[in-house]
Amino acid sequence: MNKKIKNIGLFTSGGDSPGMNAALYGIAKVAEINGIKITGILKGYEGMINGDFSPLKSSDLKKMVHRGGTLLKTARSKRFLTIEGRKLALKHLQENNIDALIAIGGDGTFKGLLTFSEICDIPFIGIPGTIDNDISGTDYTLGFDSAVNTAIENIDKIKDTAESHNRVFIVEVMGRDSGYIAIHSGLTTGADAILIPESGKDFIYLLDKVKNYDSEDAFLVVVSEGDEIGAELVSSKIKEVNPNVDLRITKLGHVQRGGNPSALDRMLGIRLGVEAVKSLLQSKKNVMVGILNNQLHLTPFNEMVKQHQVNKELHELLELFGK
Ligand SMILES: Nc1ncnc2c1ncn2[C@@H]1O[C@H](COP(=O)(O)OP(=O)(O)O)[C@@H](O)[C@H]1O
Ligand SMILES: O=P(O)(O)OC[C@H]1O[C@](O)(COP(=O)(O)O)[C@@H](O)[C@@H]1O
Repeated sequence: MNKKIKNIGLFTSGGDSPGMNAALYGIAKVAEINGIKITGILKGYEGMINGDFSPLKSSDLKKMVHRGGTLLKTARSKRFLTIEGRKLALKHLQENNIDALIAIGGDGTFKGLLTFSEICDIPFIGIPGTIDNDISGTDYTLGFDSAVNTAIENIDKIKDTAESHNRVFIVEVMGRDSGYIAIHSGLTTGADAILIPESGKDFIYLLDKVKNYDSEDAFLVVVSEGDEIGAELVSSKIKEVNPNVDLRITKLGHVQRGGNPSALDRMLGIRLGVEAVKSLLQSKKNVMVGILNNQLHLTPFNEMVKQHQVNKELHELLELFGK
């Protein structure tokens, strides 16, 4: 075991996701047991650039394990995209004697670490935290399960009113370029159509179905947000083929990012957090800790990619239930 690590810097970056605090707790707990100091860096790369560092204790994080959001706050940082920003971040890491970094974020955050590794040679470990579930090297990202549960809870309520009025309802869920939330929440609420950014066929199925829709029942469409689809576009296409429909749109928006993490996300956070510290103690660097087939798994940052495809089985389900 490598005992040289004395002070791990921790930060959360990109969109927050339920389960981030549980991961921070897991990290702090196992670090303390191994006599390693933990330093929190506020607001992701922005805090690193601003020198916003403060010590963390597992006793503080224990109180946050059930809470959504992130105790460390998070941000997207334009300055970190510049070499000047990254040099400033490096200076502050050195001044604070940080000898390893654990980042919780999405693929953008890990790309940032990869770029940072050109000038900073301390070990980095990543934990996948995004509600979008669009990172390879892990079956689930932190926050996805909670976000889907929030979406389902709300869609169930929309169904009650949709069915009472025999209305067409379009519910837009998050995932700029990822359909995982839409597929999971759409299938499990019995949606009549599910539209995701990764597929083109689902539009054809929707229009085929809706052109014969006779307002004798509710018609539920779950669609991912995004430039190429989104609720407005779907609404105008439906009206083109069936102009008389009584249609309403609900955008679930940021409500999907908040709330207490599900049991699954809390456990995932703790497991990934503990494994991140263990990986550092085993001299691992520049890897993301994930879960594949319920086993902990490490993926090098340079092999980790944003997933632009949902897996084959989900695609088949989408086709089956889209018809
Ligand atoms: N190629 C890159 N080089 C340096 N920093 C990057 C790069 N890509 C992303 N980042 C940093 O990572 C931050 C988080 O990325 P973002 O895509 O917003 O969220 P996420 O990590 O959730 O995907 C960005 O705001 C930026 O500061
Ligand atoms: O909070 P913002 O900046 O409006 O971002 C919204 C986006 O963040 C997400 O919730 C999560 O994105 P990341 O976790 O990849 O940053 C997307 O689903 C959504 O499109």
